[in-house]
Amino acid sequence: MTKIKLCGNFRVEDADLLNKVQPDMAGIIFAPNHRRTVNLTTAIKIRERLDDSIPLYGVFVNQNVMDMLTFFANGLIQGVQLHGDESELEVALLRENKVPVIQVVKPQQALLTTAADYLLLDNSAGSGETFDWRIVPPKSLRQTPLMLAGGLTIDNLEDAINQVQPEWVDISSGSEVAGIKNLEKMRILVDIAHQQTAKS
Ligand SMILES: O=C(O)c1ccccc1N[C@@H]1O[C@H](COP(=O)(O)O)[C@@H](O)[C@H]1O
Repeated sequence: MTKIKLCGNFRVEDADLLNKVQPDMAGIIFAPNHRRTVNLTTAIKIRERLDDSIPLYGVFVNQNVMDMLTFFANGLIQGVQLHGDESELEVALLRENKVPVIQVVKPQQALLTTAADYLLLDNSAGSGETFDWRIVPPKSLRQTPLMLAGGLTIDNLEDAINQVQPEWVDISSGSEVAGIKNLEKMRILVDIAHQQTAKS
């Protein structure tokens, strides 16, 4: 089984869809000026409506670590995704405060030494673009659990899992139709990930 994070939830009712399909993690975008950016009020409502069993991660791009710590301490988020050029110092500060961290790196950097809990490989930020999965180093060399992101869809997810053998996949655009979360696609994505044991 490969674990799955469904990201870019920006409507309060997206929490209802997530509860129906039960991904292993959900994400909301706190980075400003993106199509899926949520304000604090919406974020609170999504967390309130989301099943307690589904951890909600906040996606940040070069933002204030103190805000992340406050959101975490208040139970609004259960972890952070650092999607910019955040330093290892910031990762260490978050980890010292027990905040689970997903650090986003370029696809070639899957072997980076980090204090983060997960390394997420992505070439863009929620744009639905894939990259050449052949450049990802083999699982046997990797030390940190890997999350694969970038343009994953119901049509390529199985291939991606077999080729890259990630512990997790993370999907935003591929779970939408016309920019809105789609229950059917979300269900298929979760089913594919959970049925898929990467062939080694
Ligand atoms: O989804 C966004 O709008 C977003 C904005 C800013 C930073 C990251 C964002 N999303 C992350 O991008 C990847 C890939 O998404 P996609 O499936 O290709 O659309 C994923 O990690 C999202 O969490």
